[in-house]
Amino acid sequence: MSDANVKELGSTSVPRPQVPPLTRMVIVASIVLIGVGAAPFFMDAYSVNVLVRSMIYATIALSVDILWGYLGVLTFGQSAFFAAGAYATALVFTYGGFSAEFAFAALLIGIAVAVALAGLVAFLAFWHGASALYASVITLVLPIIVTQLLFSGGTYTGSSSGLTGFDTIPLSSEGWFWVVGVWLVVLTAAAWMYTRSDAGRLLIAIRENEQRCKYLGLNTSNIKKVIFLICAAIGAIAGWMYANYTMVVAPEIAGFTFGTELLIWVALGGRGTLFGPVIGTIIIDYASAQLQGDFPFVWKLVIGIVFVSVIVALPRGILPLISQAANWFRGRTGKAQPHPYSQLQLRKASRSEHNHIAAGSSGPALAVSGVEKRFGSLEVLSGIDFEATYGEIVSLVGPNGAGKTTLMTCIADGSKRSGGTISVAGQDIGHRPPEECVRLGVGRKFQTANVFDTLTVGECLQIARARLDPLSKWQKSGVCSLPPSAMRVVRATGLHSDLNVPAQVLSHGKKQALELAMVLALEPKVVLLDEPTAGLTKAERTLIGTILTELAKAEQLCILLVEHDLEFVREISSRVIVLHQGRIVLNGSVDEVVNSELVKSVYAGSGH
Ligand SMILES: Nc1ncnc2c1ncn2[C@@H]1O[C@H](COP(=O)(O)OP(=O)(O)OP(=O)(O)O)[C@@H](O)[C@H]1O
Repeated sequence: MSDANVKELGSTSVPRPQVPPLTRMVIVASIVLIGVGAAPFFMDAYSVNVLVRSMIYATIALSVDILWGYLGVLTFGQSAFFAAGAYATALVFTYGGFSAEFAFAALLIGIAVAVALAGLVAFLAFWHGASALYASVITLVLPIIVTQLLFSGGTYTGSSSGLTGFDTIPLSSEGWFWVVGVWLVVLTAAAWMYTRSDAGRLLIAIRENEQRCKYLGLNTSNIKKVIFLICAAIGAIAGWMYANYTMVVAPEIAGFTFGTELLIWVALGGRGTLFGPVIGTIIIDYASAQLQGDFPFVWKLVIGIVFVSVIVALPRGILPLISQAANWFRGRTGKAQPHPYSQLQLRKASRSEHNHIAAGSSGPALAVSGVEKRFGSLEVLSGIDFEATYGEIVSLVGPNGAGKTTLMTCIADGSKRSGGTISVAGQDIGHRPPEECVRLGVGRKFQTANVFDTLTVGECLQIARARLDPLSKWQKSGVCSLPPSAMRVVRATGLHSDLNVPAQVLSHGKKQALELAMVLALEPKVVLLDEPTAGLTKAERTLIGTILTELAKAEQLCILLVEHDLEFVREISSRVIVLHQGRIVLNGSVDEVVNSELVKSVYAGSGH
C-alpha cells in the first residue's frame, strides 16, 4: 500500500474548516423567516391562531427528536417540562399579576424548575451501566407524577380545571405568530448546525453503540445529562409561550398522552431528521384542528390510522422517503451531492504527552495481582497474577469458558472484578469505569467488530480521537488527526480510501481493522485484543499479525491478546498465558507452552 495514496497533512498545513452547508442553511432560514413575516397577511385569523400553537408544539417536538432521533433516548417526559414552563407562567401571573419583569421572571422560574426536574431524572436514568429502557421508564413515570402534583395543588394550581383568566404579554395573534415563528426557525437552525457538526455525530455514536463510546474514553452519561437538561429548557420555553399565548393551563399538558403524542409526531415526520418532526408536527396539529372541527368524533381515529400506516409502511417516517426520492432524482439527472466527508483529510497527530511511553520505561505496563471474579456463586476467575511489560505481546489462551474475556473486561473496567488489584503503567485502576481506564492508558478491542455502523469510517476515527482532540460543536472540521500507530493500520489495510464509506458496508476484515485503528487512536499503553483474527482470511490474518508485531516494537505497546488460533499465537507472541477454569495453569514462552503436556491435556479436556 503506497503512502502517497494517503491524503495527509503536515502539522502546519491545516485545511480550511469545512462548512459548506452553512450558506445554504442561512439562505433557507432567511426565506422561511420572510415567509413567517408575510404569512399572517395571507391567512385567516383561525389559521394564524392554530399555527401559533402548532409552532410552539414544533419547538418541543424538535427537542424530542434530538433526544430520541439523535441520542437514542426514547423520552415520554418532555410534556412535564412543557408544563413546568406553562404552570410557572400561569402561577406568577395569577398570583403576582402581569408585568414585563414578572414575564421574564416566569420564564426563568419555568426553565429553572424544568432543569431541576430534568437533573433529577437524568441522575436516576443515566447512571453508569443504566440501560436505555431505564431512561424510558423513568420519563414515562415523570408526567404521571407531575400531573398528580398539579391535581393535588387544589385551588392553588386549579386542580383538574387548571388556571385561566390571568393577564399575559399583550401581543396580538399575529405578534405571537412572528415571535414563535422566529424562535422556531432560530432553534431549528441551531439544532441543525449542532447535529451536523463533529460533536453532533457523537450523539449518533452514543445511539449506535454506547458501550464502544465508553471504551473510547467518552463520558456518555455526562453527555446525555447535558443534552437532556438543554432539551428540558427548550420544553419549558415552549410552555412559557403556550401559557402566554393561550392564557390557560390545564394538567393535560403535563400528561403522558401529550408526551406520547410528541413521539408520534416525531415518528411520522421522520426521527433523526429535525425538519421532519418540525414540519410533521405543524401539519399534523393543524390538520387535527381542522378535522376536530369538521369531524369531531372521528378525527383521532383518522390520525391513528395514518400513524399506524406510516409506521408500518415507512418506519423511518415521511421525510426520509422524500429525501430518498430527491437523491434518486438527483442521481438520475447527474446532480448528486458529494458526500460531506469527501474532503476529510487525515493528519498525523502530535503525540499526546499524557500517554507518551518513554523509551525504556521502568516497571510493568500491566500488573495483575490476585484478581477474582464471581457471578453470584459461580467463580469465574481466581487468584490471577501476572505482569506484562512495554513492547511485549502476551497471548491469553485456554478452552472455551476458561475466563479469558472476563479477564479482559476486568482489566478494561475497574468496576467489574470481585477482588485483587490491577495497575496500568504503575497506576491502580481501582474501581474506575471504562472511560477512566482509557485515561490511564487501556485500549480494548472487542471480539466482534464494535464500530458505529451508520457513521462513516472518517467519522468513526474522529469519534475515537474525541477524548484527545475535542470535537467542534458547530462545524465539520474536515480533519482527522491520528497517531502513527493508528495511521499505520489505516494505511496498511486500505481504510484511507474508505473514509466517506459508512462503516456498515465494510468487509468483516476492514471492520476489524477499523476497530483496531480506533483503539490505537486513543494512544493506549496497554492494548487488549479479543480474538482479532476471528473470521479473517489468511492474508488478512498475516497482515494483522505483522502490524501488531511492528506496533509492539516501534510504539512499545503492551499487547494482551485472546486467541484461539494457536498458529497465530505461535507466530507473534513473546509470551503465552494459559487459563483453565479461571486459573493460570502456565505462564511461559511459546516453546514451553507448545511442548507442555499439561496444556495438551487442558485442551484435550482432562487438565485440572
Ligand atoms: N454475565 C455473566 N453472568 C454469568 N456467567 C457469566 C457471565 N459472563 C461470563 N460468564 C461465565 O463465565 C465463564 C467464562 O466466560 P468467558 O466468556 O470469560 O470465557 P472465555 O474463556 O472468554 O470463553 P470463549 O473462548 O468461549 O470466549 C463462562 O462459564 C461464562 O458462562
